[in-house]
Amino acid sequence: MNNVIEMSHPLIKHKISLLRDKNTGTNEFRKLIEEIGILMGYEALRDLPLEDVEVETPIETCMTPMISGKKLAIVPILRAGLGMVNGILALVPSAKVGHIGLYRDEETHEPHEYYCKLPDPIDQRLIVVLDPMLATGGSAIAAIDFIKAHGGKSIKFMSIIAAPEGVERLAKSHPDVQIYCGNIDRQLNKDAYICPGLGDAGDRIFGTI
Ligand SMILES: O=P(O)(O)OC[C@H]1O[C@H](OP(=O)(O)OP(=O)(O)O)[C@H](O)[C@@H]1O
Ligand SMILES: O=c1cc[nH]c(=O)[nH]1
Ligand SMILES: [Mg+2]
Repeated sequence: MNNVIEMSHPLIKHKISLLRDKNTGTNEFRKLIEEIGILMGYEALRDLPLEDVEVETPIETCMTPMISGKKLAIVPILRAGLGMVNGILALVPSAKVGHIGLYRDEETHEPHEYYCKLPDPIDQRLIVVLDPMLATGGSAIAAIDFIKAHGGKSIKFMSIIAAPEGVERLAKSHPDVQIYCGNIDRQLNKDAYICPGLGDAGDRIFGTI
């Protein structure tokens, strides 16, 4: 699967281990999700296009590179994806933010959509879809199906913890989407939770356990 990149930076691995700890409280958990968002965003955005622009320094006028093209669109999958938004905005403050609301049915594990608002126009933007958890892959696939149906063409997906089953399914369903994972864990359990994982990311970010 050459559209999948697993992070290797020790700071990301360290912070993921802190997230996994069941004794990590809501406040610290939320801070860690945001910090990992920054670190992963730095990796995932390393191919942003540049163009030379003229800038006057105190010494002379020069041509110097700046990010080119239409503004980035960040699309968190609600709720848990919201935790990563500020991390990406710290890197690209001018990014537009769309939202896709999905929840997983507890029995079937199928995603159900309840909200969607994307920045317009979407077709010329690089779109970065955020969700800390990629489990069966159903939510990520549904979100990306939806973005493509609305004209999205250039899409990256970022998750902090992924299950091999979800990575494989997402990579096969959307081979054009670059997938960034903080860590690919061992497997899903019978309830479609990631093992060892970190539990329910949304509940831990928002303190709703
Ligand atoms: O890959 P999947 O099997 O689809 O599972 C992953 C989804 O499950 C979680 O959301 P959840 O339904 O718990 O909603 P929440 O973010 O509101 O807690 C998670 O944040 C993903 O969106
Ligand atoms: O392990 C999992 C699987 C889905 N959603 C979560 O928040 N955690
Ligand atoms: Mg949840």
